[in-house]
Amino acid sequence: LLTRSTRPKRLLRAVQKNATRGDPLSVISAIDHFCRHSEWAMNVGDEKGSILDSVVSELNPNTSLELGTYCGYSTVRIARLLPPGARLITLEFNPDYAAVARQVISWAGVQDKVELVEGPSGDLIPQMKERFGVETFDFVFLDHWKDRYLPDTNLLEECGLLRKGAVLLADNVICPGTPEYLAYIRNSPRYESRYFQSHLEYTKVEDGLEKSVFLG
Ligand SMILES: Nc1ncnc2c1ncn2[C@@H]1O[C@H](Cn2cc(CNC(=O)c3cc([N+](=O)[O-])cc(O)c3O)nn2)[C@@H](O)[C@H]1O
Ligand SMILES: [Mg+2]
Repeated sequence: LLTRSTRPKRLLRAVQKNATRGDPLSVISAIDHFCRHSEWAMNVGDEKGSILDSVVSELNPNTSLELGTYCGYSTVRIARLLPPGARLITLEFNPDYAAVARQVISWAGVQDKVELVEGPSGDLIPQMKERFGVETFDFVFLDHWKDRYLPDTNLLEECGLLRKGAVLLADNVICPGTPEYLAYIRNSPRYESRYFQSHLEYTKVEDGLEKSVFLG
C-alpha cells in the first residue's frame, strides 16, 4: 500500500535533510524555512515563537503542558529552554501527527524532557494527577482546537492543576481567534492577562498570544 505523503511527513523529511541531530535550533530553523519557502503549516512560527521563548525563559517552569503537539515545533522550542529535571507533557489527538512529532522531538534531542501523550485533551487532563503524577502545572501552552481553549482551561481549574502564579499562554487569539476564551480570561478576577501583538505564522496577518497568570 503506498503510504500517502502528508504535509507533516514532508516537514519531517525537511528536518531530517536540513537539521543537525541533537541541535534543537537547527530543527526550529529547518521547519521555519520549510514553512516559508515550501509549504505553510500551522506551527506557532518564529515571530510568535520568540515571544513564547521569552515567557518560558522568564518562568523557568518545572512542569509544563502543551495542548496540540502537531509536528512538535513548539514542543522543541519549549523543551530546549527547560532546566535539567523539568518536564513538558504534550497532548496530541491525531496519531499520524503524533508519530511525526515524536521523530521531530528526538531529532532535536529533547526527548528526555518531553512526554507526548496521544488522545483528546478533554479526556487526558483529568488523568494528569493519578496517571502522570502531576501535582500542578507551572506553564500551559494552548495551541489546539480553538473551541477547546475555554473548556480545557475550566478543566485545569476544576482538577486543581494550576498553581498560584501559573502562566497560560494561548496562540491564535486573533486568527483564527478564540473569542469565548478571551472574554472569559480577560474578565475573570482569577487571572491577570496581557496581549502580545504579533502576526499569524509566516504571514503579515495580525495575530497574537494572550498571556494569563492564574491568581489562585
Ligand atoms: N482537543 C485536542 N486534544 C489533543 N489534540 C488536539 C486537540 N485539538 C486539536 N488537537 C491537535 O492539535 C494539532 C494541530 N491542530 C491545531 C488545530 C487548531 N489550530 C489551528 O487550527 C490553527 C490554525 C491556524 N490557521 O488556520 O491559520 C493557525 C494556527 O496557529 C493554528 O493553531 N487543529 N489541529 C492537530 O494535530 C490536532 O490533532
Ligand atoms: Mg496555533
